[in-house]
Amino acid sequence: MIQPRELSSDTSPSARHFGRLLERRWRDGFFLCVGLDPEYSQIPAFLKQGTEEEAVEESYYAFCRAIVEATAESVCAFKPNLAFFEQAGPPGLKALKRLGDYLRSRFPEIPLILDAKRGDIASTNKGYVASLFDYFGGDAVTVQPYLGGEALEPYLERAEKGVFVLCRTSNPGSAELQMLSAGAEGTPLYLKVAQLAANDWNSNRNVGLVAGATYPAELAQIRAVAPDVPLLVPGVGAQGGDLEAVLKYGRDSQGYGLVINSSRGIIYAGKDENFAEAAGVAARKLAEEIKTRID
Ligand SMILES: O=C(O)c1cc(=O)[nH]c(=O)n1[C@@H]1O[C@H](COP(=O)(O)O)[C@@H](O)[C@H]1O
Repeated sequence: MIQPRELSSDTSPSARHFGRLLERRWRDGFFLCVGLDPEYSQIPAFLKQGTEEEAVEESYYAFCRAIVEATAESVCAFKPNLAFFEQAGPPGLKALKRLGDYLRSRFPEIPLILDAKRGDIASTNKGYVASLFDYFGGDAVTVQPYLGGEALEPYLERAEKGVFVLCRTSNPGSAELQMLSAGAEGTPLYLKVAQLAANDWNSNRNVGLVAGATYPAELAQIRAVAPDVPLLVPGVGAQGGDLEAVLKYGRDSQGYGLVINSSRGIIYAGKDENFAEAAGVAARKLAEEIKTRID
């Protein structure tokens, strides 16, 4: 478990602490993370005004902002995936920056996880850190572990930020590398990653792991070797993951520890003028389902 500390009333970016924000949301009973993965073709037409460039920036921003407003009461975190913003070029990135600024000022109690799945040599990772934490204002990021803990140091040394390391991902082909034997005892690679990340890489107590809801048996194994790190669990909803098993096997030693993501299942719950209202209903329903099973 990320160590609880006194919450500060100062909400400036430098005063924010991912672990404390998340802990507070868990204690208030929130475990759902809404993934903000906007596709231009799926954004309702009435949000697309002006020239194409204006329409992209404004509609991305207005769409995500409306989803945030409709679902904030149900979530422990929001998780924009950068791919969806990057694919739109500068207007998409401007929208992401505005969204982060808006979230921090309007909902300062809710942490922002930037799903970027970054990872490079350490000197290059410094650039990603400057971008994701300092420019876009993320409270946490997703990173891949292939270059090792030394390379991840620029993220890890930011004790106030969360670093979610990909461990057992939700996609169908994830076993190809993640299930390879990584040691004399036949420990699979994903468990080796879990052990390293939760211990050797976690001197600032700011590491989390990504474990897909589509592989609940492995999620249970991860929890066994990493009893107290936050698990970011995508794969419920559109990917058909097993929510019940996630809640049964994924909680930490205090009964918290889960950041359960749903993106498409929430943001595209409705169409046209009613999209935000429908997203709010879908988020409330899923959050309630989680809460009922956790209590
Ligand atoms: O890191 C992630 O969030 C992630 C890891 C993983 O193993 N699987 C996975 O689906 N994700 C992300 O979680 C989101 C899932 O979206 P939905 O399937 O629409 O709920 C997408 O943004 C994915 O990129």
